[in-house]
Amino acid sequence: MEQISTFGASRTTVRDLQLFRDEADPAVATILADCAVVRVARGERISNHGQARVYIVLSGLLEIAPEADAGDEGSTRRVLPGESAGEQAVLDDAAEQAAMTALEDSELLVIEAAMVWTLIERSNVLARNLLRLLSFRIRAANALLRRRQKVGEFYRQLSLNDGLTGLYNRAWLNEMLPKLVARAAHDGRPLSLVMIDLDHFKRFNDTHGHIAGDGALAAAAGVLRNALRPSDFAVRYGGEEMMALLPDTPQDLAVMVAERLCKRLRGAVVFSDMRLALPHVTGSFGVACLAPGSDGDALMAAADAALYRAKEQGRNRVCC
Ligand SMILES: Nc1nc2c(ncn2[C@@H]2O[C@H](COP(=O)(O)OP(=O)(O)OP(=O)(O)O)[C@@H](O)[C@H]2O)c(=O)[nH]1
Repeated sequence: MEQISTFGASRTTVRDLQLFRDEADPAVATILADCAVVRVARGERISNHGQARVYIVLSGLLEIAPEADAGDEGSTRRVLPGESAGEQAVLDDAAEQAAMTALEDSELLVIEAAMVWTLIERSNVLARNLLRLLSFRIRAANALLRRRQKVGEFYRQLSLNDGLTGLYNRAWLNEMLPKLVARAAHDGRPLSLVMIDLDHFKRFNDTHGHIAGDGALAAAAGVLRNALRPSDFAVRYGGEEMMALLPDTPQDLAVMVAERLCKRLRGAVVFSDMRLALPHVTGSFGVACLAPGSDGDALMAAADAALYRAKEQGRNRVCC
């Protein structure tokens, strides 16, 4: 980066500079006239040697990339002729963290921090343009942040759902079961759990193939989704193991819900568009209700024991 002239000797006028748009005061041009104009070669990194400065591109193109170790994950910005960089560092007197590189052979007007303040005191137009610019950048940064939060939330949701059935998955269960248990205990409200295991599912897979098996799982998940209240939760927590978590539901009511699920599963059509209809799948259901003072593991163990009894007693039924 070498000084080639001053702004007074360059062909660019004050009105060509975005920061000075609408500036009519000739005194501002006089102040700027002594500021250095430097040349930077394509690919050259612009070093400010720890000094806060405003750079205005007179010709060429700059790229500003946030430094990796600055904790700033903002996106890369390009600075075109007439546009500026480095204002914020001058205003808050902080060393510029962003890395500036010339994408083309460029000429830059350099305004040292002290001179920027002199100009701000002289020119209301500059002060207004600076405020506008910073407000625009804050809005853009906020919009970027909101977009990132949305994307983050999207992926979080994705990581808590099972891809095949769309039900919540085991990660969701691990996170939410303790919370549901704590809330039930705190409110003194019942919390019931229905554990569901499809019957002879290995045989179903072996006979009709894995893809038909996947269809049966999706059909069973559909039964759960359609039969439960919006306040209930349906989870696929293992291969062909699902569960329904029923807040505010005592055991006798949970048994009725499980009976309804068992009946609907029996009647669910796995593949409606196949000429040779596949046999319906059935499931075994174990129901348990949170005992006073116990935890999620104990609730799961009780429902699992009830499910085992349902299998023992011939499957396609509900036990508690
Ligand atoms: N198609 C399909 N099958 C799965 C999936 N996850 C687990 N399975 C199958 O589910 C079957 C479970 O078999 P088992 O645990 O032996 O139980 P079962 O045959 O249902 O017998 P019971 O539970 O005693 O009635 C296995 O064959 C697994 O391969 C899946 O995502 N898709």
